[in-house]
Amino acid sequence: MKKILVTGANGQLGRCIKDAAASFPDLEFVFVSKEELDIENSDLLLDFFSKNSFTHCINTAAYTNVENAESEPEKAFAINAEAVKKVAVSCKENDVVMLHISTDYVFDGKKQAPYLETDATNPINVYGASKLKGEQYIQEICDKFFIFRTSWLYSQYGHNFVKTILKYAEAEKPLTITTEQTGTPTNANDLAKALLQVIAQDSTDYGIYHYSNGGETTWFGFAEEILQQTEKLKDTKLAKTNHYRTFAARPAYSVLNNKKYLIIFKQPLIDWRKGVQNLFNQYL
Ligand SMILES: NC(=O)C1=CN([C@@H]2O[C@H](COP(=O)(O)OP(=O)(O)OC[C@H]3O[C@@H](n4cnc5c(N)ncnc54)[C@H](OP(=O)(O)O)[C@@H]3O)[C@@H](O)[C@H]2O)C=CC1
Ligand SMILES: Cc1cn([C@H]2C[C@H](O)[C@@H](COP(=O)(O)OP(=O)(O)O[C@H]3O[C@@H](C)C(=O)[C@@H](O)[C@H]3O)O2)c(=O)[nH]c1=O
Repeated sequence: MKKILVTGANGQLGRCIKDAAASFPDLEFVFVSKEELDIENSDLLLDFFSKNSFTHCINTAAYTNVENAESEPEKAFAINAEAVKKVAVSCKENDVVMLHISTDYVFDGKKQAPYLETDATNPINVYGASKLKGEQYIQEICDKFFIFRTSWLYSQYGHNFVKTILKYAEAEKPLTITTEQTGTPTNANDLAKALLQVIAQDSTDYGIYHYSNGGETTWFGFAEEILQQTEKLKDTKLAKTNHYRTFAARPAYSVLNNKKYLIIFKQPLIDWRKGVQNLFNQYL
């Protein structure tokens, strides 16, 4: 029986994994929130791992506020790099397979074709740099790891772009959304199922993988699709901008090439528009 520890379980992806777990009755799960297991605390981590015999750990715990990371880099690095190192050490010492989530923001966005796992990284904001450092620690420490880089996650849970757009639209605020970045919105429920599928398949094809929904769009295109999904918000004023001011720089192009994932795991990928439609049909 595989026994899986899921950290950061009250976050967006953690909660999607909890929902997806119902479709994997052969897998046993232990879900821990930040309050139950703070991954910055190595004593707690080592104690927790030694008292349980996990086969896998999915680390969804992270610092994900891209804007605030610019003014509190210590906190971003403490969670996304140093704490990830502690989880990696616990996995290594207990022979646990580590599954970790990283981001399209490890790239600088200067490429004009979908990024491969082998492309050079060069983060342009603090969040991306902290996530890259976390990736590097895992590769140094663990032999048995999967790092899934994904992009533009949204779901029925937590803070995400879909929630932001709906909140503004419901408050009848006009929306001005940028066309400066191109990427791929990814339904976190799809990522959750993909991660559990990798475990269920008993895969030992360890390494870095790119995983997103299919296709590409801008944040403006994403907002348009979100509003099209709700009849009552169809009159929301939505305008384009090519200069939306933010604290953090974001990669102009961060589409991920998913071919490696498709070849190795042979699981279907759905188009990003279908991912948005599924969210509204199934959860909202
Ligand atoms: N959201 C996105 O668009 C994308 C996310 N990713 C990556 O996917 C993963 C999941 O993201 P997502 O679920 O959206 O993020 P969330 O911010 O929704 O969830 C992260 C969770 O981790 C918790 N956490 C923070 N610090 C600690 C800690 N020290 N110990 C334990 N738990 C902690 C947070 O708690 P609290 O909120 O109380 O601090 C939160 O519940 C992350 O690794 C993220 O970098 C990658 C690409 C896109
Ligand atoms: C709220 C708002 C944002 N924007 C812009 C700002 C930014 O360029 C873009 C997206 O803004 P957000 O802050 O919602 O998204 P952001 O926090 O950049 O999302 C990122 O989160 C991290 C965790 C990741 O790993 C990435 O893959 C990505 O999903 O939209 C507008 O143009 N208009 C608006 O009204």
